[in-house]
Amino acid sequence: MIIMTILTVDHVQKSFNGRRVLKDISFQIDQGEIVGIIGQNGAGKSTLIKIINQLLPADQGKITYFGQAKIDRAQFGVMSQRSMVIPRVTVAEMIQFTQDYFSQPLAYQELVSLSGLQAFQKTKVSQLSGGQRQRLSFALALTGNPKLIFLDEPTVGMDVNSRREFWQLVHTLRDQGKSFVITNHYLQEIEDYADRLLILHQGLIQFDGTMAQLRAQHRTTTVSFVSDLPAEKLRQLPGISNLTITGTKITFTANDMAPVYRFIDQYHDQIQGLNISDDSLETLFVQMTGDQKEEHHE
Ligand SMILES: Nc1ncnc2c1ncn2[C@@H]1O[C@H](COP(=O)(O)OP(=O)(O)OP(=O)(O)O)[C@@H](O)[C@H]1O
Repeated sequence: MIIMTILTVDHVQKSFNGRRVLKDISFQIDQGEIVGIIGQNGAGKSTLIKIINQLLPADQGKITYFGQAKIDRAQFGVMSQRSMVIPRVTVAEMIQFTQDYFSQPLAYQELVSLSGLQAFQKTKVSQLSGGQRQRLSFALALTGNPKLIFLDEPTVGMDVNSRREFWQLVHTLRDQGKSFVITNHYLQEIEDYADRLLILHQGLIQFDGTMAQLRAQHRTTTVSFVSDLPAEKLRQLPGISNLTITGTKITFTANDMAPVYRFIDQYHDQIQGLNISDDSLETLFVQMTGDQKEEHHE
């Protein structure tokens, strides 16, 4: 199968009041992938997504959409916290209004079923719960049958089951060839469900690849156990970082496990609940971005 490139971002730069928020951003999004863009507050994620959607001009660089400079808006859907929903209309009316906007919208029944709001078609949008409203926003983002959908914190307000169903749906749509760009502060969801990660930090894409590639680059392991060994003993362990001691719960990161195994062997009778795991995206992200302060005006 030939994979189609949906979007190419080529050396994009953007400053606000002389402050360079995006210094030099390049990447592409292909058909049928879920890409998570992560970055600290203020890293420039929303700015980048606005530039891609031509809601904000770039200072430098260019973006091509299916190889063209012009964007066909029907091919791109956006679901954001600020998605336009009119509180006084019903779910059915909201979906129908949105369908009217597009020349070839998805069918009404399909949109109702995608949102899981079959039982709420006559309910006023203002009376939906936070999670139901999110699901409606998702269906509205899909109304024009876009190829790429931007999801901004899509599962905020959803309960555990709704989250699972939501991600299953995203994966089904991905398997049908749609692509998703997700910004999310719940890094665990990005780790679990995205195919690829872009880490935006200090105006640059610091990493572009899969979770497995990120782990291979860092080769660190998180170790935790319960023990009342004195803190000084733990601090002597070579090659460990991020040591946290909360009561008797000890957690640290190791990039060489050999001394850790020797230590565990030596104190095995004082160590319980040992857990050794690959680092989570959250841990790797904090390592990559945590100790540097946000940049100031240049
Ligand atoms: N219209 C604007 N005028 C001036 N500065 C802006 C404007 N929009 C964004 N900024 C600044 O650009 C930086 C990046 O903002 P942006 O909203 O893109 O970050 P973000 O990564 O989406 O953050 P968050 O995770 O908090 O949503 C911030 O320092 C912000 O204050």
